[in-house]
Amino acid sequence: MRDRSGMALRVEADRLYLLDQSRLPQEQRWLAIDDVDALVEAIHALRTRGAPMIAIAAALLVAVRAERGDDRDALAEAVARLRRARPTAVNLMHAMDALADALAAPDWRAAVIASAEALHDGDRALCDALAAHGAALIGAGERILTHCNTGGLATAGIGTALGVIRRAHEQDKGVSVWVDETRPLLQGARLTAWELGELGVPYLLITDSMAAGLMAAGRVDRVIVGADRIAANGDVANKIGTYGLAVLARHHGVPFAVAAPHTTLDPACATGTAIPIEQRAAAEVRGVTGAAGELCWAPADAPVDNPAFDVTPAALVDHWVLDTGVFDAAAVAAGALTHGGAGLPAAAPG
Ligand SMILES: CSC[C@H]1O[C@H](OP(=O)(O)O)[C@H](O)[C@@H]1O
Repeated sequence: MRDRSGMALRVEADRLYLLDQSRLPQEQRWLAIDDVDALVEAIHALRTRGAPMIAIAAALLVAVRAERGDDRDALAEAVARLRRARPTAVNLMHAMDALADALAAPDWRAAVIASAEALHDGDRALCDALAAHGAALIGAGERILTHCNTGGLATAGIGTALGVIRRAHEQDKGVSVWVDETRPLLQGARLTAWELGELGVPYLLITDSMAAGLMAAGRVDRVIVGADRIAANGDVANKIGTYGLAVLARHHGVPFAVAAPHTTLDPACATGTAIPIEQRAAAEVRGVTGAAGELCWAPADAPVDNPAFDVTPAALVDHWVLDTGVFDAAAVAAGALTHGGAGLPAAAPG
């Protein structure tokens, strides 16, 4: 298997390495991931995260195990376990289904490796394509608000929503970014702020609660977010807090876009009500584990509700920015995100 590298993932001499995103930005620690247990733990703990990234990491681990001689039954078990590692981002299920198909081939070992490599290489291309489509939407000097992290840490390429912003910046459109900190795990404050700083994109870090006042003051020109799963009717599951942004954006007349590769589309989900929402540990809400140790500020036994995602109805989305083009509400209502629709290539899984 060819060596490969990216911002948060490497394969060297048939060994998978992942950048531990739970330690960023204070510490850049690479983890050698040699088996399914290690990757499932890394996905659960969001050491590796982002809808495309967890799919690609899972696929490349199975390919590494195939390269190391695991038999077909062991690989099939690995695919099944990894498919269940997180319930909301559909990219993971699509990737594992593709590898399960490869395992059914006569030359299954080579087919698994080729399928995983194609997923990794393909995601880079999907990011570039959707960034080009999305950047065309962006006007000069726009102040763009984004949520969570959707850049090179969350994908194999330049990212989804953050890829659009990066491309607009590279086109000298003079954009600036409001970065939602994104409670409870602070993917925005820790990861998006770090990525934009590295790229030299002007940004201001804000608390999630500040978005409303900024839109009321007319200081937000557009909202662009990522997605973990997009239903056939255009409903979008994304990081918790996204739905609130969509309501605010619609109330204040701010265009709201979702950026995602077509591998995030799930035509098997008719609407967002069918999308499983991951529930996460109470401790994440009660306090933040910082580099200096536990900083818990809530009562240790405070009852908590901690859904990792919410669903934004299609009625609140103005643009779906995909690698296959930009689609508005009329196109989505006409079936653009379903099998055979303009947004979903015929060969795409799901
Ligand atoms: C391009 S990443 C899409 C999506 O994944 C993130 O979730 P998590 O950090 O829990 O993996 C977030 O919802 C992003 O918008």
